[in-house]
Amino acid sequence: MFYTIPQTRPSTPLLDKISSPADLRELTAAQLPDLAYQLRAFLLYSVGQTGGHFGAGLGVTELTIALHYLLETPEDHLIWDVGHQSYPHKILTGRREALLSIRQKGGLAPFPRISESPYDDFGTGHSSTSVSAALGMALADRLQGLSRKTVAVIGDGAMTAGMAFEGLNHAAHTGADLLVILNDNDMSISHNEGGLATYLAKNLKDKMGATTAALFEALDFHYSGPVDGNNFEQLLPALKQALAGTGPQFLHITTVKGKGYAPAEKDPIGYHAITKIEPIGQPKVTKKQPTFASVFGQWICQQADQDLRTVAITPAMSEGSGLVEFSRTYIERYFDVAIAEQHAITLAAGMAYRGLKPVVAIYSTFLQRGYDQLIHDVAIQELDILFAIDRAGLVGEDGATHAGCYDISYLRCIPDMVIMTPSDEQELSNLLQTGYEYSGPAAVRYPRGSGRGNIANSISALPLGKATLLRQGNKAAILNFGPLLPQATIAAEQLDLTLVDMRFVKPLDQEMIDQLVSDHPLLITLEDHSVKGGAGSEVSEYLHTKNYNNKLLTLGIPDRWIEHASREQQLQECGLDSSGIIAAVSDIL
Ligand SMILES: Cc1ncc(C[n+]2csc(CCOP(=O)(O)OP(=O)(O)O)c2C)c(N)n1
Ligand SMILES: CC(=O)[C@@H](O)[C@H](O)COP(=O)(O)O
Ligand SMILES: [Mg+2]
Repeated sequence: MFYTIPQTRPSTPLLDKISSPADLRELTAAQLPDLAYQLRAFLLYSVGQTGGHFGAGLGVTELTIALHYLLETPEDHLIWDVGHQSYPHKILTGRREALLSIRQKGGLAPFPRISESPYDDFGTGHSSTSVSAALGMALADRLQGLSRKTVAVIGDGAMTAGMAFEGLNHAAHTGADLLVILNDNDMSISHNEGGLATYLAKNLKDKMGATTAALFEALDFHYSGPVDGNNFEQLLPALKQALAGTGPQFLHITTVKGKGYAPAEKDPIGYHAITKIEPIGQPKVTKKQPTFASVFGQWICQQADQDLRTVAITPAMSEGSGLVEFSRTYIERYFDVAIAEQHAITLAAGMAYRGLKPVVAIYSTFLQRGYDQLIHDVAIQELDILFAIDRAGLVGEDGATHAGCYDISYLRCIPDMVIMTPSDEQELSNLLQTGYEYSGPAAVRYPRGSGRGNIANSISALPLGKATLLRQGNKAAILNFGPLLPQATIAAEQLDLTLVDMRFVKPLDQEMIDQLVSDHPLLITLEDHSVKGGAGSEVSEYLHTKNYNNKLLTLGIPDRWIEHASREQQLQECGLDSSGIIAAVSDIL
């Protein structure tokens, strides 16, 4: 057991000999516990240096070793659901040294990635895709006459999503050779919610493996388990047997999230992911600024205080969305629906229909999962729901899978949808209030992290579709949509430009644009969103409809994948820092 995160590289002689799973297969089974110890030591050291996902990898250390020991990877297929637990897998598959670069610009990807290694069979990041992807691979192999093993490792949290059950349901029908391993650590990021989690936990407590088997056997899987997945003596024979079976196999293992590092075992929520450990002797970082998420958290608590109809819904992202305080204070009005974005949205629709005022707190990237529900169950039915869309725009180290770059594009085509882009924390509170008071579907999108730090003293709804002129300048006007206002301000001051905080993508402040076009030959739209179909496109369409001939420069995230890096580096790469904006505008001026 470790009690501290080593800040100097630990000695790992056995691990150092493993350059690929082929080396691992040279070891005797008796050497594997030693290897697991060294792997954990290195993992602790490495994540301490870089920050990143923490508890999940520690929990699957034995499983990762056992899988590569018994499978013939990379010929056999191994798919890690979500992929946040794949650090030990990266270490054992030739990326030990590179792990010290994970999540950094130019370094290893935060999750498995097909282009990074032949051992990464499927790119992940979003959850609950592993069973479907694995089944697809198993069926493709069968049709091509190939005999390869296919294994999907899925957590109990990821198993709560409908998509996982869609895959299980279909697998039974095909009879494909597929092994699904349920890594049951009784945790999602938060405590795992819902009937399935309770069922698994209860059956384990009562040692009723047979009851759990019934659930998966009903889906025509051959069930084995539960076995202790942190114990090689139980894990290796169970895994060997499951791999030898034909047709859909299901192995249920139990593990401890954060296994081997005492503080993480005790606080798996706090240790889901960590920031990098500052070297001893570094000055302590001064008081942290409130994040946009925490401002949302405060706003919704205030709202719930005043309005008994307020309910909050989160698909398993309570901590990240700033809902912890709400969940404790308004227990009855708080709904963590587990990883179930589609359900979260239609649940909100049902609640709104029956007179509640649901606020769905959801990351932009995960809202992609609930798009049909948004159109069919909310918008067409004209239901009154507020979407608090966090992690909108570039999110930094989690990279392209988690970037929230598309929500404006996919929301603005929905009739009557209000879309708001606060430029700072104060505006966030005011626009949340605006969306809450609007009768119909409304979305407020805001980024990861903190903004300018100006918190609202009092909160009031803003007039719908009204922008605000911040600076009168010459020749060109920046139409700012969202949190890049500080960068826009620097550019506007340096180049003497007009600056408008647009606040609303929809309804767009057409009157403001009508005024600007007369004395600004160049308009510049600025957004932390893809340039394809974003706020710039909304403005462009309006200019076109009115036959305005002004030049339009649309600044936003370019039409390519933006890799993991810090958010600042990503903004710079996209030309969305102040010097990038100044250069782009100067070019045209
Ligand atoms: C579609 C989707 N929704 C939400 C998330 C955020 N998320 C990442 S890991 C995680 C918890 C997963 O729990 P589990 O599968 O049990 O893995 P564990 O961390 O317990 O090992 C969540 C909610 C996600 N990655 N994808
Ligand atoms: C793997 C995953 O989807 C989450 O753990 C995600 O990395 C959380 O992101 P935030 O740190 O922005 O909450
Ligand atoms: Mg879990």
